[in-house]
Amino acid sequence: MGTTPLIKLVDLEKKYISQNNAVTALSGINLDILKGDIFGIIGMSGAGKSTLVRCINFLEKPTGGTVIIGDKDLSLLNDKELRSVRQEIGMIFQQFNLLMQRNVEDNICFPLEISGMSKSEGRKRASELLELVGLSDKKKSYPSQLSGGQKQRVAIARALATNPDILLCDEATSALDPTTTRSILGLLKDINKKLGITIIIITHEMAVVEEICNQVAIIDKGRLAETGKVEEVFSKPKTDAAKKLVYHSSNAVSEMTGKRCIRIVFDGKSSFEPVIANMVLECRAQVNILFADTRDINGQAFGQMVLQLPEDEIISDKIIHYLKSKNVNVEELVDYVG
Ligand SMILES: Nc1ncnc2c1ncn2[C@@H]1O[C@H](COP(=O)(O)OP(=O)(O)OP(=O)(O)O)[C@@H](O)[C@H]1O
Repeated sequence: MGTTPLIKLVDLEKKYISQNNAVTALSGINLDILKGDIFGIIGMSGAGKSTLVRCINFLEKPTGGTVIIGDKDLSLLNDKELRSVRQEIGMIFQQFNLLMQRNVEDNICFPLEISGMSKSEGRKRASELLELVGLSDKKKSYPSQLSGGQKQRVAIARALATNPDILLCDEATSALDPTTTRSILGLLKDINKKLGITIIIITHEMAVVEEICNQVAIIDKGRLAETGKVEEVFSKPKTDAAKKLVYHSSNAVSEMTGKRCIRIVFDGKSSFEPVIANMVLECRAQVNILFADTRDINGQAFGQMVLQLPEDEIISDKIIHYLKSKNVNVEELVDYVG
């Protein structure tokens, strides 16, 4: 990863103005995306994600601020120059957007034909790309003969055909089942490594961000709520928007009752068992484990656990104090429930 941003969003603002009202879909968005990043942009429905994707490549003109890609300020470019910048940005979508009347090979060749490449060269490039996405045997198939995961692989091959520096993925796995999602995310990771392409993942699912991204930005009601390394946001979410997304991804919420609950997070260097066992002995208190799991974020193992504390405030405080004294990352979930 480099240190100078490849993409810079500067004070980005988008207002939709109609006859009698104005909706501010985005405002004050400042973000630096470095070359080689797999950058997740996450938010709940209506947060402004789709607007943001369209603004990144100026398919939608922002009403304030700008986007800088490399050394180009997109707000200063004419339509022709914008088209050429967009050639450097591949895109994939939730609905794949393949041409149904063309076979796989011709779908991939389509952007190459537009860019003026000869048919034979285009076919050669399509073969290389199909190998990269693991679909060499489907060259002559039509989209209707493919599964969702295979369609998305074709869409990825097509998006990469013109050798873009950036790949924008707009809810690219939202229509896929969990196993297929995982394999597509694996492919994107592979492409990022092999080709050095910077990838932006727009999603409403924290699990997608955890699986593949190194950086994340959380968009809430059109504003940037929080941004940072995925492992930091996962282990210490600061804002309500981040907390909601992180806790939601662990399905813990529905299992909680009205009592005091805490979430504790361990990194790979420590483990739950001795700390919890010693805490029970030391504080002479039982806790209820509502939820526990471990996950791999950027190659580092993280464990998280949601504990329901006893009714007795003094004992609860003692437990929290004990855990903190053992350098465990403890967070109360009081306001979050009900
Ligand atoms: N063309 C438009 N005209 C007016 N308002 C719009 C337009 N497009 C989006 N909005 C509004 O802007 C806000 C952000 O919408 P956007 O579609 O970007 O959110 P989102 O995070 O992508 O949501 P979802 O995940 O549900 O698609 C919403 O309040 C939406 O109603």
